Amino acid sequence: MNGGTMMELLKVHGSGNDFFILDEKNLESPLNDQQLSSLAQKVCDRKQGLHGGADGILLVTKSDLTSQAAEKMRVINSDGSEASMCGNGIRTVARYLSSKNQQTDFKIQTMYADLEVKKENEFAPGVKVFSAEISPVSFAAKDLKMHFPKKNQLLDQSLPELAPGFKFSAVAVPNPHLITFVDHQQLIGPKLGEIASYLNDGKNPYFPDGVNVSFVEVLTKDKIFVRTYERGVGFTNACGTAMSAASLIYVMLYPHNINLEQRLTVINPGGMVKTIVHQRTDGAYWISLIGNATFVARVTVAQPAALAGDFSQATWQATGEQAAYEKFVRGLDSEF
Ligand SMILES: N[C@@H](CCC[C@H](N)C(=O)O)C(=O)O
Repeated sequence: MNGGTMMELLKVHGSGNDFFILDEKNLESPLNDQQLSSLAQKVCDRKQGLHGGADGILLVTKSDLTSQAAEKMRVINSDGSEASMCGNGIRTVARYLSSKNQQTDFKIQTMYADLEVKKENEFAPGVKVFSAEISPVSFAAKDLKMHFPKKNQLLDQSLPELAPGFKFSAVAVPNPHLITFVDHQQLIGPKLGEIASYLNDGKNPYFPDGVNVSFVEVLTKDKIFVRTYERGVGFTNACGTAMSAASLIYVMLYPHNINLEQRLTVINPGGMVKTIVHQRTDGAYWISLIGNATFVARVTVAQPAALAGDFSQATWQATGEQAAYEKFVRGLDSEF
C-alpha cells in the first residue's frame, strides 16, 4: 500500500461477515474518531457505499505503549459505532499482519486485551484459515451493560418481559451477546429480528447500549447453527464473537453433548467455523475461534472522495480468492 492522498483498503471477510481493512500507516494523516465513524457509515452503506458496502471497518494502528502486541485493531460497525472486538475481523487482520510482518503466531491489541492469533491449515484449497483467542469473558451485568431487575447475570433464564417462551443467556466476550437456543422454525422465523431490533433501538431499558443477539439450533452433539443480528449493523452472514459466545453457553448448558477442549463445528448463514472452549486454572473461560480469513479485493480511492462518500473513481482489484471460498461453502451445503 502507498501513501499520498490515495486511501488503500483491503476488502475481506470471515464467514461472509465482510469488512474493509484500513491500515493507518498508509494514510497521509490519521483520521480522528469522528472522521472514522463517518467514513465507516459511508463506505459500508449497502446501497451507496464502496462496491456493495460492508459490515464494518477494521482499522489497523500502532499498538499502545502498554501493549505487548506491535499492532492494534479497532472495529467500527457500519453505523459508525465502535465495538470492543470482532472475531471474524481479527482473523483477517491476523492474516494481513502475518504476511506484512512475516509472522505466523503473534498477538494483536484490541480494546480490552492483547489476543493471540495463529495461522492454521487451509479449510480447502485456497481457503486461508487463522485462529484467534476470544477473551476476556464475563457474565456480569455491569460488563454487559445489561439491566434486568435483580439479575446480576443471565444463564438460561426466562425473560417474560422481553420474549415469553424463550430462555436467554448473556455473556460479554468482551462485546455483549444475548444467546437463546431454539428449534429450526424459530431459527428461521421473524422473532430474532423483532427481539434484536428492539434491544438495539437505543431506548429500551434492558440494553441501552445495544447487544448482539443470536438464535442457536443444535444440529448434532458437536455441531450448532448460529444466526446473529449484530449491534450496530443488523443481520450479518456471521458474527465470530457470537459464535464463540454461543459455543461457551452450549458447553455450559449441554455438558452431556460437548465438553471443554472439544472441537465444535459452528455453521452460519455465510459458512462455517470451528470453536474450542477452554477454562484457565483461575476459572476464566476463553474460546479459540478458527475460520477463514479471505481477501476479496484490493481497493484504492482518493481520501477526500472517500470522506465525502464519493466512490465513483474507486479502483477494485479482485484477488480471485472468493471463488475458492464459494466452492468450499457449496461443499458444506451438500455435507449438511
Ligand atoms: N462481527 C463481529 C462483531 C462486530 C461488533 C459487534 N457488531 C458489536 O457491536 O459488538 C464479530 O465477528 O465478532
